Amino acid sequence: MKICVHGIGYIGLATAALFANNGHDVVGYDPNEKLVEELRAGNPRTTEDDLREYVLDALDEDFEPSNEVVEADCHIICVPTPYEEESKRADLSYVEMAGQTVAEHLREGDMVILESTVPPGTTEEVLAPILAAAELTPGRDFSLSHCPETVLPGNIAHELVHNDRIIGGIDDESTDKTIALYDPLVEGTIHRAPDATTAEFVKLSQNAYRDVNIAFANELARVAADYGISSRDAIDLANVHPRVDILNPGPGVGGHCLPIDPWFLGQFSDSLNLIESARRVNDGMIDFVIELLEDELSSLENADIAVLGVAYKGNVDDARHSPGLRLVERLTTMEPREVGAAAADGGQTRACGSVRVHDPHVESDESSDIDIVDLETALDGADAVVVCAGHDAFCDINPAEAADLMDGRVIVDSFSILDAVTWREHGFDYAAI
Ligand SMILES: NC(=O)C1=CN([C@@H]2O[C@H](COP(=O)(O)OP(=O)(O)OC[C@H]3O[C@@H](n4cnc5c(N)ncnc54)[C@H](O)[C@@H]3O)[C@@H](O)[C@H]2O)C=CC1
Ligand SMILES: CC(=O)N[C@@H]1[C@@H](OP(=O)(O)OP(=O)(O)OC[C@H]2O[C@@H](n3ccc(=O)[nH]c3=O)[C@H](O)[C@@H]2O)O[C@H](C(=O)O)[C@@H](O)[C@@H]1O
Repeated sequence: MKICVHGIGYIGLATAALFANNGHDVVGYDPNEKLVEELRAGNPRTTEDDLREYVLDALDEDFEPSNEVVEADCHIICVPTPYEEESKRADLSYVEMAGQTVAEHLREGDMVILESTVPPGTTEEVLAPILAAAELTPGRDFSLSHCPETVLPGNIAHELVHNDRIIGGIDDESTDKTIALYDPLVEGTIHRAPDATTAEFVKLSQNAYRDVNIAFANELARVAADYGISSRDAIDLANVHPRVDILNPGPGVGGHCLPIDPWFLGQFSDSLNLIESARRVNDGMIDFVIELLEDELSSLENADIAVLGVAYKGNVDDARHSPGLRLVERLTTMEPREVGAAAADGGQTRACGSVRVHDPHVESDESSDIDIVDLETALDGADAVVVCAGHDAFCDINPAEAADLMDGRVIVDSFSILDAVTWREHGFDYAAI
């Protein structure tokens, strides 16, 4: 089948490769000329080795990256769906633009599949009317379905094939055709949703579920600190119960999915309550990190802080909406507290001296003000270190070498990944979440 994938970023690239590696003739359309050029030169933008191999195999088959859209039997839309920070609403402009492009190339009998994560109702109420501009009737003249993507970044090549999938079309025939397309490609089970809106709702519910469960662990971490006990020890022991499985606390939830998708559920509903509170709990964990720092340093004023890790989670290079970036922003923009408030809590102010950032996976880029430096530069003269991403590489940092470089001896390990005993043996005040 001739397939045109619209948007060959992280998800679209893997999806295009999935179809090309299974005998389909695939054009990957993306308006980003540099991205297409790099792919054509055999240089996929990924740090995941198995995804790289998978894409290179596809390029040897029938996968053609392109800046031009083509007519195809099937159009799969994998464009971004960011959210507007202020309103917490989905920015559907990319989906709308992709819909307009598809409409210009749509023929009777074609299939259209939306993979992007969207608020419930988007396929039927936003995309279908745009496609109808082709003077074809959705359902009768072409099929239209939502097939949400659930791969875990870092493990995409495996999960792309092995995860179960939920597919919901705007009518039964659309669902049938979409299931028939994916079924031979995936090892996971394909589940039929009653309609496209349910499929959209299910995808968002899965991410909101994880966000709420992480918030529960994070709240426990703060409560445990009030009792002077380790939340990790308590959670490990709680999890011995056969029906308890608490997740890991940390500095908050990052990435461009978990902090965003719960809000999409509330786009056309006023009933978010627990889900909204969970968002606040998770975002508030950076305040807890700062409290831990303040407890260890007598004052943050003029303190030089090294932040290790601005990726949104361990061993990935993606820094979008990361706790590390939130921490850097807070530390660099905090104003000294009002004189009265400072006096009330012992005279401390919260302005800090300097913040230096190191992340072995993330590169400095022009779009952010953050300069990523090497480890030695970050630690040199620092009063305190905060580990804010669970990268394996941080476990190899030698505490003796860190102590030689630093002025102070404070470390806040927000993922509890370091060996506390060894760091304490080297004179560090070690605090963890
Ligand atoms: N990255 C992830 O882990 C997951 C992402 N998703 C969802 O998949 C969708 C895509 O996400 P990513 O691949 O991560 O985004 P991305 O930003 O990596 O890639 C999106 C691509 O779409 C291209 N694009 C923008 N406008 C376009 C248009 N009008 N036509 C064609 N291409 C266009 C961009 O140039 C970019 O290359 C989003 O809705 C996201 O929420 C779902 C599951 C996992
Ligand atoms: C329900 C679910 O597991 N969704 C996945 C999620 O991918 P993502 O990489 O965002 O998830 P993640 O590994 O839970 O990480 C998200 C954030 O949560 C934090 N995190 C995670 C687990 C935990 O116990 N504690 C914790 O603090 C991570 O450090 C990170 O900041 O969102 C993806 C998406 O929708 O883009 C989705 O495809 C993935 O399957």
